[in-house]
Amino acid sequence: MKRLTVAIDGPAGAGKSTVARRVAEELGLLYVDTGAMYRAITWKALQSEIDLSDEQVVAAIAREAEIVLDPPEVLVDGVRVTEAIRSPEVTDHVSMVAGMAEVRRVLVEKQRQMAKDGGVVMDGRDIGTHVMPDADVKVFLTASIEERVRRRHLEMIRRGYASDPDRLYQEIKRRDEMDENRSHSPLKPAADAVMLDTTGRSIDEVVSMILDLCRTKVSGGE
Ligand SMILES: Nc1ncnc2c1ncn2[C@@H]1O[C@H](COP(=O)(O)OP(=O)(O)OP(=O)(O)O)[C@@H](O)[C@H]1O
Ligand SMILES: Nc1ccn([C@@H]2O[C@H](COP(=O)(O)O)[C@@H](O)[C@H]2O)c(=O)n1
Repeated sequence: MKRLTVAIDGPAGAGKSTVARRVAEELGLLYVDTGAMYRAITWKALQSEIDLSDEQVVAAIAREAEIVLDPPEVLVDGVRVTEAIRSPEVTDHVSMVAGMAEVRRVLVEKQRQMAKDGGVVMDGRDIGTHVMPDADVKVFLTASIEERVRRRHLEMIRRGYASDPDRLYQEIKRRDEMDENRSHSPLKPAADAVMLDTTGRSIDEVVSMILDLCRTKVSGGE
């Protein structure tokens, strides 16, 4: 029997990867961070010093790259890039790369391959709408932009980086706009997704709400 599939989408900084990883751990499922895959291709393209606006060249990089997700580690062609893919340089370019149709086609194919036997919690921007349209549980996580900036700012300080909330605000707003307005599988909730505003809710609370949705699904309820 195909095992549970859980799709978690939403805008930047809503808490997707934090809660998706926890839900996967609790349920003993595979966790797939699709944002890390777009970041990995962006990192490799930047390393290769190619013209990042050349879609054919970036697509060739996406086709050839071997991406390994071994949470929390991320490897590209055997190189550990876990922290490097979160750099401001990668963050500034990733949504442009993610807007390229052929890059998306290549990565969506890899993502569907990972999900083919079920037993997966996948987070991203187009999981419930496009990558796993038949997912058993679909959640669209949101939070106000002020809350998302505050969380990211605290995280940067915690990780020992300098952080400017105004710059974070502009970065998150720009990335959301690019993700919402691209022509291929833009960021939007699936029609059958459960909308979950996490503003003012703790991580534990959000994880527990998603686990409830999963358990209800497994026990045959709506
Ligand atoms: N409910 C919550 N309450 C407080 N902080 C949270 C909550 N959920 C997540 N966080 C914190 O917010 C920050 C952003 O979370 P996370 O990286 O999971 O978001 P994301 O949606 O995956 O972002 P991105 O799409 O940009 O990768 C992290 O520091 C995380 O610990
Ligand atoms: N399914 C996805 C996942 C991500 N993206 C793009 O990648 C960027 C980085 O994602 P993070 O979750 O790591 O912040 C994101 O801003 C999107 O541009 C995507 O398009 N589809």
